[in-house]
Amino acid sequence: MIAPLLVHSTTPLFVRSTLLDDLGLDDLLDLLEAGPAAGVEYAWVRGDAGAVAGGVAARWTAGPGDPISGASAWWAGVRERLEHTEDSTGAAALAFGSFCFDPDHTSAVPVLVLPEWVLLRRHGRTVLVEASTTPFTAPAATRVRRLRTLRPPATPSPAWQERAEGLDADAWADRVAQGVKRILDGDLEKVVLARQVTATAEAPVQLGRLARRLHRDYPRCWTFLVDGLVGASPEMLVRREEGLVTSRVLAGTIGVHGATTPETLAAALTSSSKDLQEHEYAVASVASALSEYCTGMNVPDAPYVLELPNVLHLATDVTAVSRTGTTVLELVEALHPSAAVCGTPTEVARRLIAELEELDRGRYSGPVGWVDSEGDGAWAIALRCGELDRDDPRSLRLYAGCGIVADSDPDAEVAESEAKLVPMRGALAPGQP
Ligand SMILES: C=C(O[C@H]1C=CC=C(C(=O)O)[C@@H]1O)C(=O)O
Repeated sequence: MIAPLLVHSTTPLFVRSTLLDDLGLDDLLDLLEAGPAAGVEYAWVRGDAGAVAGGVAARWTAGPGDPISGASAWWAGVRERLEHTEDSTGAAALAFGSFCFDPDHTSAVPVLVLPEWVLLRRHGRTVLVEASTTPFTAPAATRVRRLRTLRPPATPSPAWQERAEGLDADAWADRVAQGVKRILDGDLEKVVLARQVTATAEAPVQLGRLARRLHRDYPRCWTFLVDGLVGASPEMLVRREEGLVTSRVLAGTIGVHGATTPETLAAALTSSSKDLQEHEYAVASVASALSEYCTGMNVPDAPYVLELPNVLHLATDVTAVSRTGTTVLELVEALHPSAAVCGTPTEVARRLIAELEELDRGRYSGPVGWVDSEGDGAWAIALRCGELDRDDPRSLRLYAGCGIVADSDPDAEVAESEAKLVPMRGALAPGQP
């Protein structure tokens, strides 16, 4: 058989970056809320920094489940084609993406896109970064004026209903019990099992509004919107910033409920051997994957407690220095799937997930984030999220998963998965923001 010839485009991609003095975070959030219906299809926001973007200057053409390595190679080719205009501020070009959890068990298509425009807010400054296959003819101000005309949806968020997809909560609890049995049998040490529910609204889901609400309610999480995938993740798979690498590993959870104080919940979490064990597996998987690509790694001895409005997590922030030339996409490829979303050992857990979950996770629990032309970027794990049904814009698939170890109790895991669904259910609330 003759190997297919890979033809990489060598035509230039023009990049222009412009400093905008009069656009602040609220303007970006207004655009975020305008959402895909207004052409704002990509976003990444946390606290008072972030980016919103739209249009397509270049797109990785991927098939269902294509691996991250393909995206990495495509981006390397794109980087060579970038030509910054002379009047540019020098800001790097940015691509947004999201990858599948398990390339072998999905019909979902991963994404990596260099948008036509990105509004980037960082360190109190806003920059417009534009990319185009043809030289710019109109001034940046023309685009800014057009963006300023975009408005959030005028109609209230529609009412919606939920149904379990595949396994209902009881059937899923039974799968958790089967997972525990396999662990006790000695097949593996940890497996993360997820369940899915489908939210169907009376009118198309307003993804931008969901994203804005998620950012309002979960400002410490990374709110993302990439090609119909929207969520607010508390877990940073990997960030690379001028060679410094950080990863926030989460595993071990307690739901916030009733009148129990955060202090009491935190004490229960930090003394739970089941949660500590679950956490250790996740940290070990990240540390071992990073060690090949980094030096000077720092892994704290004990986790801290990350407090969110719906749950408390055991958290460990790993830091390291990336070897010269390693891009964030290569780190993402090395780290995914960590034991926070798959299990230990990875391959055994991945097979068990496919067997027990009866679910196509799609891009849920895969990496989601951005990479720039310097190879820097930030990629969260797509958790606490929903994916729009491409055939029905009124339907959103919501997911929640739980780490299972030998001591896990199926009913407690169902309760934990319910707590993890709270952010998306809250964001879907009908009515005005
Ligand atoms: C798989 C999910 O969460 C992971 C991340 C943090 C804590 C987890 C846990 O305690 O089970 C999970 O490993 C999810 O939210 O769907």
